[in-house]
Amino acid sequence: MLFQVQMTVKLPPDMPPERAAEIKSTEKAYAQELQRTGKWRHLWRVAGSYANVSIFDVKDNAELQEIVSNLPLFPYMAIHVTPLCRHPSSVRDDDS
Ligand SMILES: O=C(O)CC1=CCC(=O)O1
Repeated sequence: MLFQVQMTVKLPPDMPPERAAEIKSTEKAYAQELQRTGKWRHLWRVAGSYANVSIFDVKDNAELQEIVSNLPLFPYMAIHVTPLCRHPSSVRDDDS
């Protein structure tokens, strides 16, 4: 199942910079590992904001929930999930 997920990051202003750097580094490793497995298909920065738009390819809602809730930045993000399905006019073979 494909999902578009928009994540908007809002770190507390009083978070020590070293702690913020540590969380971001752990987040990066986790996100890159999931991209290598193919579960996190796309990761795009939303220009002009501390937010991303991502495409996940997972088994079901429960798997998406597990992945997203384990993101190190999860406590500091507003997350919006949109379920996707194949468009009948798409010419791509990998849109299912
Ligand atoms: O910077 C972000 O948009 C939050 C994030 C998600 C995966 C990652 O590496 O950073």
